[in-house]
Amino acid sequence: MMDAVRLTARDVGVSFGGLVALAGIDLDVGAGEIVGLIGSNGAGKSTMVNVLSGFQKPSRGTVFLGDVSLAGMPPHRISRAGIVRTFQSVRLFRDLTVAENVAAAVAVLGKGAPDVTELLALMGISDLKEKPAGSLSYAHQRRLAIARALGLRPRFLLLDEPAAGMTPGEVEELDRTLVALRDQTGLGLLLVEHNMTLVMSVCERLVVMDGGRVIARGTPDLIGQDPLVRQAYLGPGRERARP
Ligand SMILES: Nc1ncnc2c1ncn2[C@@H]1O[C@H](COP(=O)(O)OP(=O)(O)OP(=O)(O)O)[C@@H](O)[C@H]1O
Repeated sequence: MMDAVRLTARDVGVSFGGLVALAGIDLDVGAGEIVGLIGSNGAGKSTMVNVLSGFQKPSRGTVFLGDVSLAGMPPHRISRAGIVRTFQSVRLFRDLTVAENVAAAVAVLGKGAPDVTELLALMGISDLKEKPAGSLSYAHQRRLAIARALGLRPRFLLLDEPAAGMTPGEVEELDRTLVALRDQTGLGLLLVEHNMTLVMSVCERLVVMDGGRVIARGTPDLIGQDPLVRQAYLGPGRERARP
């Protein structure tokens, strides 16, 4: 079982020239928790994931793992510390097999690394292990990307739009997989996602961003009823689409 270290961001700000992408964000993810980070295009979600994973240096504020500040740490040190992310665009070795892709990720840790077979089983892609990664369906490639990330034995996994391009059936399967993953490993998940069906069903807590700020926080039920969120993000079209 994992210890109960939290991933915490305090007052994180990022500016690109004159554009304020993040205007002082506080964010918490606990061990074993699934938190959704949602918001309209350009809200700052990916920038926040980039800061949490060390790919973007904040202009102010700090990220902590437990009480250790991650300020100034490069991405590879942050991933060794236990914060691992996936990308919107899937990055795989397309000519290597599924198993080889995961083995390459596992090799980074060496001693104490997780077992490739177990990771494939966890992500439900065991029967694809001999297939070249480039031949997989988009949904399976996304699962493989998560298996690779798990190869680094994260305490916190940041998933940037894992359901993008998936069919409703594939999203439902991903939903079950993510919950099982959390239950079996105790890791904390931060999910950046536009698919509201997945977000509403899998997340225990949501953080809603708009224009580089947090405009709401709470359970999916509360957030779904928040007038500010409906106006800024869910919109009339999406409201109609909600069950
Ligand atoms: N490297 C960069 N240089 C300049 N501006 C950037 C850079 N990265 C992001 N931005 C800008 O920062 C703002 C936040 O972008 P970000 O990608 O974090 O939003 P997002 O919420 O992830 O959007 P999406 O849902 O479309 O992925 C946008 O206005 C974007 O154009």
